[in-house]
Amino acid sequence: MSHDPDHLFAKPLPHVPDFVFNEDVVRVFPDMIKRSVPGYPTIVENIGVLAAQFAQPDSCLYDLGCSLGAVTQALRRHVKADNCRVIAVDNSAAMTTRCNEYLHAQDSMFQELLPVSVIEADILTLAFEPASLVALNFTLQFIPPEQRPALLARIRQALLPGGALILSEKLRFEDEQEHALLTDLHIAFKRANGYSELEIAQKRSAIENVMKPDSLETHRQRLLDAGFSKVVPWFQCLNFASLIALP
Ligand SMILES: Nc1ncnc2c1ncn2[C@@H]1O[C@H](C[S@+](CC[C@H]([NH3+])C(=O)[O-])CC(=O)[O-])[C@@H](O)[C@H]1O
Ligand SMILES: O=C(O)C(=O)Cc1ccccc1
Repeated sequence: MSHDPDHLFAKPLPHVPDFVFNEDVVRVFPDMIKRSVPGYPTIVENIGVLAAQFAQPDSCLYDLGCSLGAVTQALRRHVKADNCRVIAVDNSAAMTTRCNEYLHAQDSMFQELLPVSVIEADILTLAFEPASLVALNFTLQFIPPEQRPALLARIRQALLPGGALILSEKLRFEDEQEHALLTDLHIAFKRANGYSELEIAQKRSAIENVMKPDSLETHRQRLLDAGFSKVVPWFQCLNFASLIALP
């Protein structure tokens, strides 16, 4: 289980292909996400803390777009409710394979962890069981925008009273000046974490066709339209935020 430093975009590429969650990305993913997403470690750990407040006995906790299972591990560290299980889902086989290895390592280090199933599946077609907590930690932004409302409505349908959806996303800003400032500050964050101008530029063109951030206003209205009753932002660092949506 090696995790390497992220140099995926360090050399000039004649053509920058669209970003995909393949084996090359899996190898560097922990380093990449920590150096690219301001607040990521804080968000992941605190999803565990928040989840402990919403988790209901005898229910499922979903980690949708689980990648290597960072959120699943946080859920297993914090949630104490009886008879809960975690369902971690990702449609990248490279991710789920490595995610299982990390979770087995967690199993061997701690006792009485919540049981977890890692499923290789598309969250757009997965049937959800009754859930008290659903985490979409930087996953919705990779779902085609026209599919987002139906996915959120299905999550809302699966949520039990007293449960919650935790939605973390990169944000776009409707005010042009605010958007430009926070984008520049995010680039400064990446530079401070050792990425070169070339790495930053090539990564930007790799993700621009596959990752489509929305504004906070769009998120809020779409969640309300999907049947959520309340949307509460609990974290923002630069242009990355996390929201609690209540059923
Ligand atoms: N339709 C889909 N079905 C299932 N998985 C999908 C789909 N589309 C994309 N994914 C998966 O969603 C994940 C998004 S990364 C999440 C980080 C993680 N949550 C973390 O807290 O470390 C975010 C990022 O890299 O910025 C990838 O693993 C995709 O394969
Ligand atoms: O790198 C970026 O600019 C991002 O917005 C976040 C990101 C992190 C990891 C994979 C894809 C996108």
